[in-house]
Amino acid sequence: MDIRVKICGLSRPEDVTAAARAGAVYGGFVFFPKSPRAVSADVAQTLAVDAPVGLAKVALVVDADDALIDEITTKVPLDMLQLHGKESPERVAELRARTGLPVMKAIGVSGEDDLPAIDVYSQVADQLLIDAKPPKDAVLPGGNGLSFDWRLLQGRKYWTKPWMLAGGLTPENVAEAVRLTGARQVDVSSGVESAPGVKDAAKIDAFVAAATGQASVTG
Ligand SMILES: O=C(O)c1ccccc1NCC(=O)[C@H](O)[C@H](O)COP(=O)(O)O
Repeated sequence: MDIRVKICGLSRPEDVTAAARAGAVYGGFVFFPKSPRAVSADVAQTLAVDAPVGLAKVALVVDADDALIDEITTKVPLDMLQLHGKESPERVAELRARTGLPVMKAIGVSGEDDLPAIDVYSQVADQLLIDAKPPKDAVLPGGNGLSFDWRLLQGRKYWTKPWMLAGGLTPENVAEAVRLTGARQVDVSSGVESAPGVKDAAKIDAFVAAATGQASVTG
């Protein structure tokens, strides 16, 4: 099966190179100041301009106001906007119209009760990111290395919009996560780091190889 991988939280040129070289389809830039992976619009601009052709560039924002959205979309060549806060369906539609970009809405899941939101946001978003719900006291709404019970998604492969599985994925568990959920796209951040915010090229390579079932580019 053709599995598409997103590596989130790229903050250095070597991270972008490692993601593209390993065969990732998407690279994410985090615009959330409290994140160890946060980048400014100026840094993201350089990373995105220099990114290899073929790596789709995704801006991750959390309840961003219009001023931040305008700054990012003016400076950074982007292929998609990822909304990782409490954005309403109306705000998703508004940002889609304002930016002209496809929008992916993150949905936090910890139990059955969280699943109806997937149908709601399917009406307005271009893609969905089904992620682990963060703990109540978490500083970050994502990128916490936590997974949820993947069995919740079993038999639920046919939402009307493309979706990605995220949350606590690693080179060791991603193949099982794909098998259980039927995900065709996966997203990872802390599972391919050697320390918070520091991407590890060997782990990126191992993750993409494990997710796609293809040989690792570094052997
Ligand atoms: O990664 C961050 O620092 C971050 C900060 C604020 C909102 C979302 C964030 N990350 C979201 C992602 O797209 C992650 O890839 C996703 O939550 C999975 O993270 P992980 O469990 O660390 O693989």
